[in-house]
Amino acid sequence: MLIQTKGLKKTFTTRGKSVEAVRGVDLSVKEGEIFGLLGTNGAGKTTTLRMLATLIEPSAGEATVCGHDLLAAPAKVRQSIGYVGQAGGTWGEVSARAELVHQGRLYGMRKKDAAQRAGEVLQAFQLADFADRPSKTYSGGQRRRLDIALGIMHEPQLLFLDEPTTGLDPQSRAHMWEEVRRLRDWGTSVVLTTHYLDEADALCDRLVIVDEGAVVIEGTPAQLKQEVSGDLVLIGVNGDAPRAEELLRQRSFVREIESSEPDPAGIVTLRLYVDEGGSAVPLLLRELDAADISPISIELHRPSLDDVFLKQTGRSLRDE
Ligand SMILES: Nc1ncnc2c1ncn2[C@@H]1O[C@H](COP(=O)(O)OP(=O)(O)OP(=O)(O)O)[C@@H](O)[C@H]1O
Repeated sequence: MLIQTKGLKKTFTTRGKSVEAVRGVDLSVKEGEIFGLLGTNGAGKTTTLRMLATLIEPSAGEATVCGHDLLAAPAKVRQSIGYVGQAGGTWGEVSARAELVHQGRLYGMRKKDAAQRAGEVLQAFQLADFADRPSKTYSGGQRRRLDIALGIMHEPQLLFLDEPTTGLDPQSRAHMWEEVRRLRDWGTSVVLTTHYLDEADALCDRLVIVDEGAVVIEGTPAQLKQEVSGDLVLIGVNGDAPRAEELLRQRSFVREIESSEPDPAGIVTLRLYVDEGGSAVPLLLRELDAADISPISIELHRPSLDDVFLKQTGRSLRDE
């Protein structure tokens, strides 16, 4: 395991008031994966990330990061990781190349090596064309790519990204997802936070949903969605609805079946909750065909991560 935490906690005390930002988080992150912490604002994602990146000390609990004990050997952890905070850093007079070389030097690289690595990183993140312009002239997406380039200058084994695409337009977000996938392909593991459902779904190999300082569920996006209720199949039938319902109810892979009132054209929609829609649809069609029932329509719906979030926390992430 690249990261293993047990009972990680953080309580902030300001002016006599204390906030339990993280209430005991257990995480296991594997080497080579993109791992996500999904949650609303204030859920404790950033605090968790900052603890794992040695930026703040946990109030309780233990963790190993890249094979090093977080509390006993924070300097070793720091050498193995990169950390990119939330957007909003300074956009200065300094060029991307100069920032990268400076970063490399901070990590103990020799001037020549830092310059060479900066050149490679600028190419990789498509920053080379304007590498010598002051970074204040960059677009939001370009600045964010530079932030990540800075985070990987010293070739860390693991990169922490706090909300990598917040504030970016859809095209820059898609672009950023590509960059993050490429990091994984190069062998850098990535742990990121997000409050975007689509980002967690599209980008993460595995994720946890964090709510009120605790992990509520963990798994691959597909597993989490499976957890909700399996898939939903909608079948429109005309006239034969009671018979179709009776017939399909008996199939073992149908967890639940409900039927709508007939619409003005007399079509009844049967809602079937099944374990796995892809394999259920052909079986359902065969079953109906054998009983001489011809459906008018058939649709397959997959639950979204928002359905998972709703089930686990009682709130919708879309409402936030
Ligand atoms: N330095 C601090 N002092 C006091 N309270 C803090 C501090 N940092 C965070 N908190 C509180 O801890 C809780 C969790 O914050 P955290 O930033 O970890 O959440 P988050 O899930 O990352 O949300 P966001 O996406 O808004 O950063 C919040 O209630 C926040 O106000």
